[in-house]
Amino acid sequence: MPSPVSASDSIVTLMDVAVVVERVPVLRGLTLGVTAGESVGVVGANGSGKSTLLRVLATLLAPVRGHGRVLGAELGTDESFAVRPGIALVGHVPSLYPRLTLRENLRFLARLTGRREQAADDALELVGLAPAGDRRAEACSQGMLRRAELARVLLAQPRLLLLDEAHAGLDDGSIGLVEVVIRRVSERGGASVIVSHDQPRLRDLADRMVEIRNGQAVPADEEVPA
Ligand SMILES: Nc1ncnc2c1ncn2[C@@H]1O[C@H](COP(=O)(O)OP(=O)(O)OP(=O)(O)O)[C@@H](O)[C@H]1O
Repeated sequence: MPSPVSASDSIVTLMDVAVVVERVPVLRGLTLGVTAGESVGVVGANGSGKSTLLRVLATLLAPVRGHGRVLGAELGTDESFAVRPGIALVGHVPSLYPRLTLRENLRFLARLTGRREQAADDALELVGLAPAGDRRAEACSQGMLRRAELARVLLAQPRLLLLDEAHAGLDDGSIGLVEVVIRRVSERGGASVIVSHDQPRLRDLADRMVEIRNGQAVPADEEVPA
């Protein structure tokens, strides 16, 4: 039997949220709750609004209707600034400084977040990038950059992890890293929202699945065609 959920377990609460991008309504009355320890997989057709949802959860895009809270902060208010350090968005755009090496990037982040440099080196090691630590980010392959982003998440220890195209650019040997990172976030009382077009893998990773359809989130109990 699931344990009772208290208000403090709530990581995300979106109620009837509408979002407009460049004057086009993308999310139209979307309701979604995510609690501590959960990982939620998000599927939907191209252009349905999956990345838009992640940007809302990252507090980068405010709803025009409805209301929502992320890590306790009400969306669309200044409260968002305070919770952003607890949110990690791994999206289409790499967040690393191109001219810095992978190790310099990670160590810089460690310093910013009050962690020891050793924690940065450990994170690089865990994602298998220690041998490439002296390589500039701009000289890394897409898959390496993706692994470096996962190292960044391990280092940042977010309470809310947002993974867009979770499996993009990762070879079979690296896919397991995504699971490791998600598990770490859950174990620390956080939660993950994961977008992927690789539905079978996503179903293995996620505790439950939702589909974005007509701008709303509906349970995705059965596989939907890509
Ligand atoms: N910067 C933008 N300017 C104009 N329209 C945008 C912009 N970003 C997103 N959109 C539109 O918003 C809608 C939702 O886009 P979004 O990227 O959230 O979809 P998605 O479900 O993630 O798609 P995909 O599966 O193709 O990655 C699409 O119709 C897209 O064209």
